[in-house]
Amino acid sequence: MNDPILEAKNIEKWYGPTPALRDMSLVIGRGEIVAVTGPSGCGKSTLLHCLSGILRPDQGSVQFQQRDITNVSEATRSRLRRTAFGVLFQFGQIVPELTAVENVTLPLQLGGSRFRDAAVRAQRLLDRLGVGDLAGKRPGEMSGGQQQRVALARALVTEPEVLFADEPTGALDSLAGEQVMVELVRLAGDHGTTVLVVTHNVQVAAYADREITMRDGQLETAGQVTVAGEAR
Ligand SMILES: Nc1ncnc2c1ncn2[C@@H]1O[C@H](COP(=O)(O)OP(=O)(O)OP(=O)(O)O)[C@@H](O)[C@H]1O
Repeated sequence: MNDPILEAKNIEKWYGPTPALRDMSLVIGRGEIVAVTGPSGCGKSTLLHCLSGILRPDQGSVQFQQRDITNVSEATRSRLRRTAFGVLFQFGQIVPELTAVENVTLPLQLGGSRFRDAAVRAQRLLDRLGVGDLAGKRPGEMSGGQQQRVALARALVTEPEVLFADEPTGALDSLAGEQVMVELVRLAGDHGTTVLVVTHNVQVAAYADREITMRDGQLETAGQVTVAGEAR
């Protein structure tokens, strides 16, 4: 495996009396594309939220680039999420009142970029994703697949180290979903971005270098580790 970029060590997460993660350990190599699969309720989203610093595990630790991110301040975690991590969800994350280009510039502007500079980068990425001509349109004027490409552009515009994707094609038909995955894998490969994708969909999991299956808050299998890039 390439050098580890993310590591969960014996993490546990409970929601009241319900265990969502139980003594879960996992290492993800830099540049790997890892799919997390398993039945509904097995803890996939909770794992993604703990690894991305959205949730703090009740026990155990998460390391990003060999640095503990579990016991750091909320401000540090939130800066990390803004600069080093990108997130892509099933739907609903792009702002309906804003145009595509405005949506994509948001993370850059939060990081202090001027709109004009951010818009140049956003437009370039929208062009690469085949939706450059929709830059001035609002989400309501786009198909689901086009909206998800805009969301993907927004997740990647800061060139994050890790992209966390939770059912990124779950709201799309299979053709549109496949197109989004092709673009996601292509852009991640170009930038060496590590990807963790939670999915129920075997076709989506097939894009990964490695598939991890969970059951009852624990790892069921951890598939063969491949050197990033070889399996794509
Ligand atoms: N906010 C919450 N409050 C209470 N229980 C929760 C909460 N979020 C998740 N759970 C419970 O924790 C367990 C793991 O949930 P999680 O959403 O991580 O699973 P999942 O594998 O992602 O499920 P799905 O595939 O259905 O999205 C489940 O039993 C779920 O009901």
